[in-house]
Amino acid sequence: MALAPAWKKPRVAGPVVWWLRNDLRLEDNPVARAAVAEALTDQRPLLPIFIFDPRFLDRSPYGRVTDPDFKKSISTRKPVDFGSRKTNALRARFWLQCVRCISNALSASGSRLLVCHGKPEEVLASLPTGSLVLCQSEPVSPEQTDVEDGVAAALADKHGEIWRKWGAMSLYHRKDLPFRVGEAPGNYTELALTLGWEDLWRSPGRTPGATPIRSPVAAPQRLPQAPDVELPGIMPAAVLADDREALKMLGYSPEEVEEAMVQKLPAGGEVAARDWLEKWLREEGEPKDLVEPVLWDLPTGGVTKGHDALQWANLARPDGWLRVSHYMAVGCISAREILARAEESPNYNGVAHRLLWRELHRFNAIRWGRRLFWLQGPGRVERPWSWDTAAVEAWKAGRTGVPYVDACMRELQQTGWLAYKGRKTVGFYFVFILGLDWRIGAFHFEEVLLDYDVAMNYGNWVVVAEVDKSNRGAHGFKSVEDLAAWKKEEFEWKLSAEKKNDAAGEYLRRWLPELSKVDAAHIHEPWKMSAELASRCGCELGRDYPHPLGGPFNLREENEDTERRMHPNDSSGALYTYKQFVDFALSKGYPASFGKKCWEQAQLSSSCSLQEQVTQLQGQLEAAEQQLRTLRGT
Ligand SMILES: Cc1cc2nc3c(=O)[nH]c(=O)nc-3n(C[C@H](O)[C@H](O)[C@H](O)COP(=O)(O)OP(=O)(O)OC[C@H]3O[C@@H](n4cnc5c(N)ncnc54)[C@H](O)[C@@H]3O)c2cc1C
Repeated sequence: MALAPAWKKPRVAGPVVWWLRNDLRLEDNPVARAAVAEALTDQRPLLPIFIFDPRFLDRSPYGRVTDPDFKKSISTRKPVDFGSRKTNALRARFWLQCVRCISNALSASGSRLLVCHGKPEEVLASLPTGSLVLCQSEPVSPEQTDVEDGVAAALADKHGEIWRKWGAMSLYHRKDLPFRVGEAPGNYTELALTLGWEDLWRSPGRTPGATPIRSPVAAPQRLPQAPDVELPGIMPAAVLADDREALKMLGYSPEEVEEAMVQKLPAGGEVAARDWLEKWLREEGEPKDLVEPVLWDLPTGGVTKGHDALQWANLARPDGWLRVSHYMAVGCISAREILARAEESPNYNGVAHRLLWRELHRFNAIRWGRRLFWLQGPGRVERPWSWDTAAVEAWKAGRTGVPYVDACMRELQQTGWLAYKGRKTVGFYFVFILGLDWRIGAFHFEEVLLDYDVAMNYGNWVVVAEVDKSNRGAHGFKSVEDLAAWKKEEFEWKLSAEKKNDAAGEYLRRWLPELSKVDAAHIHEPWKMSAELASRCGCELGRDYPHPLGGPFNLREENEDTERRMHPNDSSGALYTYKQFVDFALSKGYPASFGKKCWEQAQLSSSCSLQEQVTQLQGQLEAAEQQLRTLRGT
């Protein structure tokens, strides 16, 4: 261990404390390195601490949503009952596993992790006088920065200090950015261009002056010994080693614990995260033949040779792609390590593309602050909303009567995971077809998602709910019913895309046993079954499976993919499919029904010009015949 010169006295007396949060790793952890360096330089002991904060586990009214005095709110903001837990027992179990892994890694490096249960500002207030706490700041989450403020105040009372570090939760370091961190471009393409990506929709090329992405930093090799410190809420080693006991101590009921214990969980920890990434890089080394991409609600990236160059097809895959989000959420692996490792991979473009979406959501969350959690969203969109608790419960339980939605919600409930397209579709249904307050949907996701991350979850929800920007489509509605009628066709379009994707209904059968005997022709639309057929396959609506809430829905079957028409707003003469008409309307912020109207108009205008052509041809024919008669002299 390098010793500081004898004449250099430590500035303060207490230990250096590395307060671990969602950075549960040693590799590429600038906070860990800074804490170790500080301790070594000033010859102070280093104490690594992790704290389970009850406010982030239970149904507490704490934080952004209630803001009880509405000090930071707009006047029309509506309070909402926090019916969900902030973290369900399954995710708490995953956190426990990851905490145990970093604890073992610290022990192997000569240190020791102290794990506590309590409010950080109370736990850390009991540190010795003059302690220096280093932590990764979480600027995307106002409730986490509130906690940091609380800790700073508690430490100041005892001549202590907190150093909030940027860390490596983001791809970019704030000091390298060409803009102030709260003023980042709010649009993906603009952000990518500003950071020097030439055209991230299509290629991973970067301009010579592109904003640098720092290389991952190595783990500190040897850590100073941890001092013995008595703090409130210490979790005894024996409790921490046992999931059941630890969950109980964290406040989960015996039922919640037992439910979480039988659910499958990916292996936690830094090593598992890195192994997973390496396996993925090996297996995805060669681009495979991908399924035909479904671009119905995704930005178009251009489809080449049967598969999408940007791997959008994977976004539409029911099993996800990298499947690393849960590791990133707890910080078992950093985004920049993933990017650096993928550099040689044929999928580099896809990885960079997605990680930049993550970056965009992080910047947005910082820019929006508490506005991200308003019912009206950062776009301050005023709309009618519903708080129908029966509909909320049906949605959560996967009992809406819409098979695709129900399958997704049950997968989410049972595994803590759902593919991107599933998250988007169930969110769309929740917000537009059921008209429900989007925050209740987001709270539920917050409770059950294994990869829950405040910026990614709320950021995606405000986009799905169309409250992220003031100029999004859903304005001027007097009732949720009007809104649902307006959006119904768009929803039917999404369900139709799913039907095409999974014609046999395999995904639905996997999660909805009550539909297992329904034939492929009806599994996506059981409401179309005759009473006799429904009874034969043991799936009577209203008895075995619910009638569709907000439905029935009419899924498209026609040959929209092959028939092409000229778009009334395009004078180039190019021909487009029905789907392209709808996609175009949606991309311009219009509803799908506008695309349909244009499609019908296009048919009218082409039939009209056909009529004109026929008349013209008849005239020409008559003129030619007249000429012929003249020539023959008759
Ligand atoms: C309503 C809704 C809520 C969501 N909540 C979360 C959440 O709490 N935590 C979370 O990590 N992701 C969230 N996402 C984004 C996305 O669904 C997941 O990141 C993705 O499904 C994770 O699977 P993967 O690792 O296989 O993703 P891949 O497709 O392999 O992408 C790789 C990584 O890129 C990032 N990424 C990809 N798509 C997005 C996106 N749309 N927004 C932000 N980052 C993205 C993620 O970090 C992801 O792990 C949400 C999406 C929606 C529509």
